[in-house]
Amino acid sequence: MVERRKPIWVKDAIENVMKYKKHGDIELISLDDCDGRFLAEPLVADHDVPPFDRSPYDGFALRAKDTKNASRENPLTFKVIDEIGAGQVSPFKVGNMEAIRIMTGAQIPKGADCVMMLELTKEEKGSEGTSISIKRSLNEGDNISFQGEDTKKGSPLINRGAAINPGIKALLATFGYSKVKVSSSPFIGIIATGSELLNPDEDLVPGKIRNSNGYMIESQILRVGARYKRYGSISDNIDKLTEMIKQAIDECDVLITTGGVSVGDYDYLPEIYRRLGANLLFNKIAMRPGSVTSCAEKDGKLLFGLSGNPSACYIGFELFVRPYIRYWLRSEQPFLRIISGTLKNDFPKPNPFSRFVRGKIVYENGQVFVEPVGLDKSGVVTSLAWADCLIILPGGTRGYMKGDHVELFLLDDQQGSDEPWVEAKFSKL
Ligand SMILES: Nc1nc2c(c(=O)[nH]1)N[C@H]1C(S)=C(S)[C@@H](COP(=O)(O)OP(=O)(O)OC[C@H]3O[C@@H](n4cnc5c(N)ncnc54)[C@H](O)[C@@H]3O)O[C@H]1N2
Ligand code: MOO
Ligand SMILES: [Mg+2]
Repeated sequence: MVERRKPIWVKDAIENVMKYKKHGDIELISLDDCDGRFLAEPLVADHDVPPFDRSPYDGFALRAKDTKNASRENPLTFKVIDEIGAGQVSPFKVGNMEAIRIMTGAQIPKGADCVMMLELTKEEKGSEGTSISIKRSLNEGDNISFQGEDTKKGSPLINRGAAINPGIKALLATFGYSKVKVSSSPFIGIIATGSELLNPDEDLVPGKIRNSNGYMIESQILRVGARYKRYGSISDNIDKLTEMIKQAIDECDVLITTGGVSVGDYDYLPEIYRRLGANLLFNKIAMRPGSVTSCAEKDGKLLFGLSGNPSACYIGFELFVRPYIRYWLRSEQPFLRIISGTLKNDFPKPNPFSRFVRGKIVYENGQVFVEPVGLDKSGVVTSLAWADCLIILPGGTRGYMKGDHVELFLLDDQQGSDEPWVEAKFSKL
């Protein structure tokens, strides 16, 4: 008699996984090596930016009140008392009808309260030094970049757990982080199971296919910011597989297997979880594809049993493994980010359970549309290469039509969401 499994909601499966969430250690690394790593603590401005009032133009720093009567008919002359470039600070104070020649980025000298651009001045060099004439007035504060206008000391800038991108790296440099505290990434073992699996460098022979899931999962792991160890593909031999899994649990923080989780004669993962004395969190989820996605816990470590079907495997990773990893990396938004869009095509097949359809986002007239890509079967691999989102079609009795508003999980996203997706429960489990 084939075992009957009790499905659970996607939301509950995510919750069950996240019961075992933990933060990784903190590492101090060089700013040079921090790209793509994750901030272990929030980034707060520890000084004003800019740190002093400065000139945004090449020009002359002077006092606005001295320019009040300047006009085309009444040009006014100012004595130039000093010249400074960025990085220099003038020792002089700008006084009545005086100016200091100043370049972009230089600190505004004492006494001055505005800057006249070079193009609006006429310079004259005489025996008593240099002077400029101007034909228009300025107000106090004109053409000054004020201290703290970019950000003030104490302002929170970036959340803990954010993926370090070029902009964040610029901030780290701005605030003097030559060393950066980042979260250490979890080390994830990957075992592809199946006697039909060949390596990519092997020729096809009847009945066999190449192992694509192993490589796909490696790439998904790197995309979310973790590290992996490849244990290769193992044929469906329960003893060998059990040994390999034991070794991987010892060596890694998390284990991902692909294949062998359904009810077939050679689907050994359920029996292996029993042999290991692992605590089964779930082995059936009310979703398609990926309904047989399983997860077990052994000594606080999670063993994700992703489906062998490529699309089911991919989706199982994004929905359940991703948030676990992102939390480990201290993200405050570990879940998949969701946006709304409009369906471009009919999807008439009704589903009792939530369906996640591989989709591609199209922007038209400033609106987000989405179209399903490729064949919507869980064994399909090609559509994964074309998808940049998963179209969420909640379970129910009806299909979906062109023009329907739908939600989408973004796949190539670094921002994430602080809440997991929660399905509307149209049907009973
Ligand atoms: N009687 C039933 N049969 C099946 C059920 C069910 O409920 N009752 N569930 C189906 C669903 S849904 C899925 S999904 C699959 C899950 O299969 P397994 O996780 O047990 O995976 P396998 O049997 O090992 O392989 C399934 C399929 O995927 C191919 N595969 C496996 N590994 C890889 C890999 N590394 N790279 C590429 N492709 C891989 C494998 O060749 C099979 O075609 O079970 C259904 N059956
Ligand atoms: O888990 Mo299967 O992928 O539902 O098709
Ligand atoms: Mg199977």
